[in-house]
Amino acid sequence: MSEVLSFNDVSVVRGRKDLLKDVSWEVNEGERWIVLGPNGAGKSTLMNIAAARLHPTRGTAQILGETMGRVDVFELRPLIGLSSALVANSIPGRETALNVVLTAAYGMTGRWREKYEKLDERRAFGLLHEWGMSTFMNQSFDKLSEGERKRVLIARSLMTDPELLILDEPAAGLDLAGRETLVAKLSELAADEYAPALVLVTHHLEEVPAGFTHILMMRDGQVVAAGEIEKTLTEENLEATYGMPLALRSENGRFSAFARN
Ligand SMILES: Nc1ncnc2c1ncn2[C@@H]1O[C@H](COP(=O)(O)OP(=O)(O)OP(=O)(O)O)[C@@H](O)[C@H]1O
Repeated sequence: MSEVLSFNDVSVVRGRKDLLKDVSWEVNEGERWIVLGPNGAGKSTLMNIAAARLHPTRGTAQILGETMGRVDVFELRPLIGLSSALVANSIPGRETALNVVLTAAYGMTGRWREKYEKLDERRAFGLLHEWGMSTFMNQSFDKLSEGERKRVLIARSLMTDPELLILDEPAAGLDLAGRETLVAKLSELAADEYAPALVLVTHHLEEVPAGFTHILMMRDGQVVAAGEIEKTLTEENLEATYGMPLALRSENGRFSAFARN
C-alpha cells in the first residue's frame, strides 16, 4: 500500500507559539481518516501542510511521495482536493455552481477567459449530478444554501481526480437534515474503492461518516492518539483530547459523545 502522507516530527512555529509540535502521522492509500480536536488544536494548520499550502518550520512532510521544500507545490496541488472555509471564501459569489466545479480544472476559483474542453464541462456536470446538485448548475454560488454550497465544494475538490481529498469541517453550519444528507454521501464516498485517500476534519463525533477507518486526535498542536478508529476512539482518548470526561456511544458505525457526570 503506498504512502499518501508521511509526516515526521512536523512543527509549525509562529512567534513564540508552537501551532504544531512534533506531529508524526502516516496516511496510506485507501484509508479514510478523521482528524478530531477542539478549537485551536492545530487541525487546519496540519491540513494546510497536507494540502501543500504551508511548509513546516521543522520536521519533514512527504506528500504523495514528494518532500515539501524539495518539490514544486504547483505540480503537487492538483493531486490534492481541498474543501475548506478558506476555499469557499475565495470563490466569487456570482460564479455559477457549474463554474465553481469547472474552474478547479485550472486551479482557479473564478472563471476568466480560459477555454474549457467539453470533456471538462461534462466531468464538472457529472460531479454536480453525483452530489445531487445538477439542477443548481446555473445558480450563483452566493444564492445556494450552506448545505448546497458544501456539496458544490466537494464536487469541485474532486474535479482534478485527486489522490488525496481533504475536507476541513464539511458539515460546519449545516442543519440536522443537511448534515445527515452530507454524512450519508460521505459514507458512500468512503465505501467507493476508487475514491482517493480521505481526510475529514471535524470537532463533532456526530459528523463522522460510517466507514471511516482511522482517526487522528489532537490537542494543543500535538497528537493525542492516532490509529484505527475502533481501537483509538475511546473515552480515555476523548478525555485527553477535550480535557473533560466524556461518555462515548456508537451505533451502526456512527458516534456521539456526552459529558460524563
Ligand atoms: N499565522 C498565525 N500566527 C499565530 N497563530 C496562529 C496563526 N494561525 C493560527 N494560529 C493559532 O494556531 C492555533 C491553531 O489554529 P488552527 O486553525 O490550526 O486550529 P484548528 O484546530 O483548526 O481550530 P478550529 O477548530 O477552531 O478551526 C490557534 O490557537 C490559532 O489561533
